[in-house]
Amino acid sequence: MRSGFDAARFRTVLGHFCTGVTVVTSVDGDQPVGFACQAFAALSLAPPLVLFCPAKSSRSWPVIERAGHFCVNVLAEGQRAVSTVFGTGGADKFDTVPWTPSSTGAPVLDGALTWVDCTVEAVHDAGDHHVVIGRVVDLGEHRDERPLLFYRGHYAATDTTPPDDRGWTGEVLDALLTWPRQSDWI
Ligand SMILES: Cc1cc2nc3c(=O)[nH]c(=O)nc-3n(C[C@H](O)[C@H](O)[C@H](O)COP(=O)(O)OP(=O)(O)OC[C@H]3O[C@@H](n4cnc5c(N)ncnc54)[C@H](O)[C@@H]3O)c2cc1C
Ligand SMILES: NC(=O)c1ccc[n+]([C@@H]2O[C@H](COP(=O)([O-])OP(=O)(O)OC[C@H]3O[C@@H](n4cnc5c(N)ncnc54)[C@H](O)[C@@H]3O)[C@@H](O)[C@H]2O)c1
Repeated sequence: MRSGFDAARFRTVLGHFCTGVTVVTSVDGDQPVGFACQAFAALSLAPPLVLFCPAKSSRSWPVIERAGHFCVNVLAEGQRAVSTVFGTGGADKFDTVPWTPSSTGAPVLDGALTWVDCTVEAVHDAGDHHVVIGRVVDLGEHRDERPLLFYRGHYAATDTTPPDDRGWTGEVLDALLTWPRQSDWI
């Protein structure tokens, strides 16, 4: 069936789904690779699985596939420049940000909010992307900072208004954001 919309409309509509931004990294010998990736999600708790979707044009992906492992770096609000560099074809990405190796050897970027270290569990074909399932083998500590967000093709910030100044809508929002609690029965 032919679709009644073009790529621009697809991007406009899907751009309304606000996400965080990650940089998925790996290493092949001495050569680190990585790319900015919004298509990332938690998938399963038992066993612990995540997924990310690299475009088939990605030059990092074949390296990650060969290495068989990767690290998902969750970017902090102050890391727009990191996202831009890792989201740009041909950039000298690792010249701009210090990193240390994870337990699998994949780069953990300085300043990341947290990170998820994985082995490649499965790869599925999906249009002009792959869906890559990762088995989580190690998890980073987390920093008490705000996340970098991507919304309608631009970087966005979370609300910086202190909870006390938000009135009843703030209270309702806080209740929703802290639900469920351990005492909830679901
Ligand atoms: C916020 C954000 C979210 C994103 N989310 C995703 C996502 O979920 N999935 C995804 O696949 N991508 C995503 N991207 C895009 C992705 O980060 C970029 O395409 C990135 O450059 C891919 O890196 P790479 O290392 O895989 O490939 P690169 O080596 O950066 O190559 C990417 C493309 O550029 C071309 N290229 C490389 N070097 C040159 C050169 N010197 N001259 C000309 N062309 C060159 C390559 O042939 C290839 O087509 C996102 C980007 C941003 C900013
Ligand atoms: N999943 C992806 O591959 C993906 C996601 C976001 C951005 N990007 C790329 O990063 C660059 C910067 O993006 P922008 O500022 O122009 O934002 P944009 O306006 O192109 O992105 C808006 C939304 O469209 C979707 N999208 C964009 N490109 C896509 C792709 N190739 N495959 C699947 N979904 C896609 C995403 O949901 C994104 O949030 C562009 O080259 C874009 O293609 C790729």
